Amino acid sequence: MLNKYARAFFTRVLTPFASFLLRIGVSPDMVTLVGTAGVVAGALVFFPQGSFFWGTIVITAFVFSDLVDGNMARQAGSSSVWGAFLDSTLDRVADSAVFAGIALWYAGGGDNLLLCSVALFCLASGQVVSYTKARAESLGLKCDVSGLVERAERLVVTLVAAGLAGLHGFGVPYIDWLLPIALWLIAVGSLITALQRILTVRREAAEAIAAGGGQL
Ligand SMILES: CCCCCCCC/C=C\CCCCCCCC(=O)OC[C@H](COP(=O)(O)O[C@@H]1[C@H](O)[C@H](OP(=O)(O)O)[C@@H](O)[C@H](O)[C@H]1O)OC(=O)CCCCCCC/C=C\CCCCCCCC
Ligand SMILES: Nc1ccn([C@@H]2O[C@H](COP(=O)(O)O)[C@@H](O)[C@H]2O)c(=O)n1
Ligand SMILES: [Mg+2]
Ligand SMILES: [Mg+2]
Repeated sequence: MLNKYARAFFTRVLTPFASFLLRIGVSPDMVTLVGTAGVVAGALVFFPQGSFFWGTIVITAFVFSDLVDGNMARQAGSSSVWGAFLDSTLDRVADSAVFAGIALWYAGGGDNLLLCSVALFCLASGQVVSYTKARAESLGLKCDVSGLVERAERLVVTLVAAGLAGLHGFGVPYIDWLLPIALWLIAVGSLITALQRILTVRREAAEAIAAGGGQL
């Protein structure tokens, strides 16, 4: 949903910044790499210590690079299969780091094995959700369904909840509950999304066979 409706808005807002980076000689690949490194560092340095406010600030500062790199490539007319591969592959790295950082907190100082397991489930199910589409596309199918919880929803819900939960460390009472609630929502939503995508691909594969294709 966010991918469909918010992308156009962020493209307009980020286009001047993307043009500026191109003018000073920065390449889309550099933005992809630095953005991912920033998200990974923010998630794996701050979250395992329970520093959710500062971790979210650092991650948010870098995560928008994922919208800037493609914008730059399109403006420069340099969109490429390599760029698409690099972008998607490093998205998986960044997503893993966010949920691994949360899982490490609950495995250590947060001392809650159930929430550690839910965070690990979010990590794994998010990867499966993305894989279903990538594998379907590699087989010539479209996986033509948005799904309940795509990457943008996973990131926005998790980061808003983590950032607000981090305010508990500044004395705001009860707000730390937002993170467990968000993790449960993402876990259930990702499971539903994976099922939506699998059923869609099953239907598309059956249609391809009925049309005389769909064999390997
Ligand atoms: C006092 C409070 C402290 C709070 C501190 C700060 C809070 C900050 C909160 C949130 C910031 C969240 C920002 C999240 C931005 C996410 C942007 C992003 O990277 O989106 C990526 C997404 C997809 O990009 P791609 O096409 O490159 O990726 C594809 C995708 O990954 C596919 O995976 P799948 O979806 O299938 O799982 C892959 O299949 C494919 O390979 C891959 O290429 O881009 C978009 O979707 C574009 C839309 C982005 C919309 C961002 C909306 C941000 C909205 C609000 C943020 C502000 C909230 C403020 C909260 C304040 C709280 C107090
Ligand atoms: N280093 C890069 C990154 C991206 N691309 C191209 O942009 C598309 C992704 O666009 P986003 O708005 O989602 O970032 C991607 O499929 C590539 O075509 C690129 O060329 N180089
Ligand atoms: Mg991108
Ligand atoms: Mg991306």
